[in-house]
Amino acid sequence: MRIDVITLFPEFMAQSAALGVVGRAAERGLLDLHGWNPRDYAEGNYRRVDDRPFGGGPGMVMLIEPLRACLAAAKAADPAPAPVIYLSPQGKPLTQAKVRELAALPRMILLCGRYEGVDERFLAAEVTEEISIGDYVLSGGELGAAVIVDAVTRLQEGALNDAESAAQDSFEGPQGLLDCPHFSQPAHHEWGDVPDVLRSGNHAAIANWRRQQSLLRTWLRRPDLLDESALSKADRKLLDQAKAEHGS
Ligand SMILES: Nc1nonc1C(=O)NC1CCNCC1
Repeated sequence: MRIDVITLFPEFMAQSAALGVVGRAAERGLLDLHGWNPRDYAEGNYRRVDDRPFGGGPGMVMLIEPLRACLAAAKAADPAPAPVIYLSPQGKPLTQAKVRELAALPRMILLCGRYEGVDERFLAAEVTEEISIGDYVLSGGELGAAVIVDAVTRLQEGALNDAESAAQDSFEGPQGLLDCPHFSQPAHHEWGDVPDVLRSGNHAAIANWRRQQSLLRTWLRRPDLLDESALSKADRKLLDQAKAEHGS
């Protein structure tokens, strides 16, 4: 998958994508990441990319023309069609379902704003959709872009080995449940013992326990993610049993 990132700090994107799963995926050719700096397309001695907002008020606004020329160059770099995604608190919240949708694309272009934001006329003319990584304000869209790059890349075929499988991650699967608890060595510790079922070697019982824990954890922590009416009969039985044991 090719991802082009329009940002005043291309080095940030390169560094954030050089490590771990994403770095390995890039080495394997599963991710083709390119940074584009609007300042390289700004004219005049000062190569301005921002200016004061009309109407007054604090901060600066990113100018149309440097972004327009920068985006045109990014688009021209590859014939594959690509949505232009603007990272912004005004965007739709990023979900795993959206990540899966983006991960299936051949290419996307991520636009990272700085300052107070981007001239609305550029957004209206060039942006396909806006995505938010959460209801808080960052100093730039680059962290949001890095989140999307990471979440999308790990879903590329071959990016994860079996031990890192995305299949059991939180939000995976039709119900989008939270992940179950995980344990490793030692089996016995002053802070508690590993649940016996996980050491039983009974894979069916282990899978059952993990599913039940995911259902219970989702019900307790993120009931907004759980549509109990859509649960299978088996899942409903597991959840009811877990609620009873939990004293609810
Ligand atoms: N939350 C966010 N999800 O994506 N981007 C977000 C963000 O806070 N962007 C900043 C907003 C203020 N101007 C600089 C960029």
